[in-house]
Amino acid sequence: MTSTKVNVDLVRERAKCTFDLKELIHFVDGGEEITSERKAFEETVLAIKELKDDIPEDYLSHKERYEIAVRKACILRELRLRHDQNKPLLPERPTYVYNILPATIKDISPFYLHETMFLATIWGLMNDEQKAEWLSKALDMKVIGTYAQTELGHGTFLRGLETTATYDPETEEFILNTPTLTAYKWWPGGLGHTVNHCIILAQLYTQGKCHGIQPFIVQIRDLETHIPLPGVHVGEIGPKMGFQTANNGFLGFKNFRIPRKNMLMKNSEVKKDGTYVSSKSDRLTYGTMVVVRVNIVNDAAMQLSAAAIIAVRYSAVRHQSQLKPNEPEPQILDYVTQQRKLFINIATGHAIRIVGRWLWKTMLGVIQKILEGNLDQLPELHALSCCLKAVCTQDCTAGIEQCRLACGGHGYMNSSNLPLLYSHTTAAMTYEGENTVLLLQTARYLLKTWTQILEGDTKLNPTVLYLLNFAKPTDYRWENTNQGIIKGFQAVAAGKIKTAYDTASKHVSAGKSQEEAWNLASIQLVEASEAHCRVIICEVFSNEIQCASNTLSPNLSKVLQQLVELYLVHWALEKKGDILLYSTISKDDIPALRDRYEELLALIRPNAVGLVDGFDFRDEVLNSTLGAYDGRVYERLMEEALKSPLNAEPVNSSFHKYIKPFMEKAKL
Ligand SMILES: CCCCCCCCCCCCCCCCCC(=O)SCCNC(=O)CCNC(=O)[C@H](O)C(C)(C)COP(=O)(O)OP(=O)(O)OC[C@H]1O[C@@H](n2cnc3c(N)ncnc32)[C@H](O)[C@@H]1OP(=O)(O)O
Ligand SMILES: Cc1cc2nc3c(=O)[nH]c(=O)nc-3n(C[C@H](O)[C@H](O)[C@H](O)COP(=O)(O)OP(=O)(O)OC[C@H]3O[C@@H](n4cnc5c(N)ncnc54)[C@H](O)[C@@H]3O)c2cc1C
Repeated sequence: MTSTKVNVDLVRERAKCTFDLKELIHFVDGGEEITSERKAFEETVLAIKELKDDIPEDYLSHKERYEIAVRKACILRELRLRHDQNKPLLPERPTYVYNILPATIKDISPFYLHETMFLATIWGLMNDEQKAEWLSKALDMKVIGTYAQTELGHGTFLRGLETTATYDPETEEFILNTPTLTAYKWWPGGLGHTVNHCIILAQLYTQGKCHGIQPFIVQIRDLETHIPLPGVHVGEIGPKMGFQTANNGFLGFKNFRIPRKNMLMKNSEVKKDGTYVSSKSDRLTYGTMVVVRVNIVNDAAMQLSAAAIIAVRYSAVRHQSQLKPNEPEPQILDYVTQQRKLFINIATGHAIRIVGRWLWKTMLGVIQKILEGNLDQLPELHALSCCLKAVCTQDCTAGIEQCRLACGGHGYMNSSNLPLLYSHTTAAMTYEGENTVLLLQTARYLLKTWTQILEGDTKLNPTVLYLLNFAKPTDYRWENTNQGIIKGFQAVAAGKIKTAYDTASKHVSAGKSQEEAWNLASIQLVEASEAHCRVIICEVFSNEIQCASNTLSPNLSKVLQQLVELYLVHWALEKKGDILLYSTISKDDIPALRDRYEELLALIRPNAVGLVDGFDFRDEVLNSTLGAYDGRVYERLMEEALKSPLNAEPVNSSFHKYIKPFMEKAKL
């Protein structure tokens, strides 16, 4: 970061910043100590020369990319083992160690599923005896695993999974089978050629009865030779939109036997004689997914923040067109339409990170209660994690695309890193529960809550308590303030929940079954769920910044408050139709909102570069020609272009082979 080499526009922008950058960085990390720890970890990782590349991945084959990713994943895993020694598996806050992946593996680690879902399932769904056998082996990579749930025919509808595990009391074994093509496991990360074990979700059959899906730990490859075991058909599913190095795989079984003790028995059990003992709640089998959904909210925030840094720095460096005749071309960051595209994504990066940490903390509290045998808060956590995973990945994906568009043609270059970031967040809209399906899960909870309210029950869970205020006519008045806007969103959510409830009830009254009525009302249900989620994001973001302001300096606090207000006003304008329909706002209030929005853009403009610097992503992590700290955009674009293998020779052989003969033929 030598200032002499930094682009002059960026130097000027940084000089304008009104707050202390270090203070913002510590705030983003969650404290000065965490910043130092993170930076030390980054230094250690980035000093390893075996993690650096000469050739950009884009020019490598699928196989080469995978092999390099595995080599790097081994180095990173070893580092992580040292770094995380004595740290709990579920730390107090989401870990920053994955943020280094874009600087090293670039795409997804083939060990990602091992480090997340495999370990989390062992931790969460094995009984103590099983944990003693498996957890340290998995942590030390003596066994490497993945989470194999999805099948070719079913990802969403878990009750429809077809893989079977049939208990044989004679040998005290389960026999695994893949009865149809659609029963093949399909998608699990690392499954193709990396892992030797899997958590398999299969329909449990014992004593002639099916007991629904249960998790099993299954060895699929020999630990010495890595050859698939007899009865196992495993491979990789091929190239995708992104995730090229994730090694997603397929897997089928033919009469494959595993010992009884390989069923994960923390919740349900199969006794030696085949007797099935059911769990307190069959939903506990889905526990790993809840943890991972919560984590995805945090990943999405990081990815959007990266995109915002790239697009804002580029917009400070890029000059185009004319604002005033006979004046130099302005920075594109000075166009108000550009500010509209970018500043909301800075605000959203903060909002989602903050909500993600709040959700993480909430989840740890619920897990603690579950460990004590109290499942009361699980439905609320499930409803929250579903809608937040869906809305946050949706907003971040849209935000990254907006950042890409804000970079014009250069945003379309892979070297900008925006396409890769997009490919990751858009995948997150599908994996770990397809977003529409998850929104419908939350809607199910909201409709139950609404029924409770109609029945006069006022004992609601904290995140839906606001609905009570809107169940009867109220005297609330719209106000163009943060709290007023949040109340407006609450009115929208309550109004949409009521409308969806009434629609479903109307269909039932007309003779439809509950299920048909649900499907007929499902567009409204999804919208109600999104509106409820917006209330949660707005409330948590606003409250947490308000609380933090007590300890932050006035300058930083002021800028963060501006971001909160921008977020609220942006969404009020985006959803003005809904607000006009469901709250007490009048159309005469809208121009004031619009004026305030434009004022906020102008207020944030001088701090735009400072704000994205505050996310504190190293150049290696951003991995972008457009977003580097020094703003040498054009030099980097040219340097990267020159790495194309096509530029290694002045004339490509295809000219002599095809073009020249073709031209000659055309002459005749
Ligand atoms: C620069 C930045 C750098 C950042 C670096 C970042 C690096 C990023 C790396 C990314 C790597 C990504 C790895 C990818 C991992 C993907 C792994 C997967 O997809 S794995 C595969 C993931 N696959 C999926 O996610 C599958 C999605 N499907 C499902 O989860 C379920 O089948 C279902 C929920 C849709 C329905 O299930 P069904 O059995 O039909 O249930 P019903 O509907 O009939 O509801 C019955 C009752 O149960 C209740 N309940 C339900 N669930 C839960 C729960 N979890 N808990 C509690 N309760 C739950 C429900 O509320 C209801 O309650 P009530 O009303 O009766 O009281
Ligand atoms: C990059 C990536 C990594 C993955 N990694 C893993 C992994 O490691 N392990 C693993 O087990 N799986 C993994 N998956 C699979 C993933 O979890 C599933 O793809 C996901 O759960 C969606 O299921 P599906 O593909 O069956 O979609 P579908 O359910 O077939 O969805 C298709 C459409 O149908 C709609 N739909 C389906 N059901 C309903 C309904 N009830 N109501 C309304 N609409 C509905 C959906 O909204 C969607 O529009 C991964 C997927 C991806 C893309």
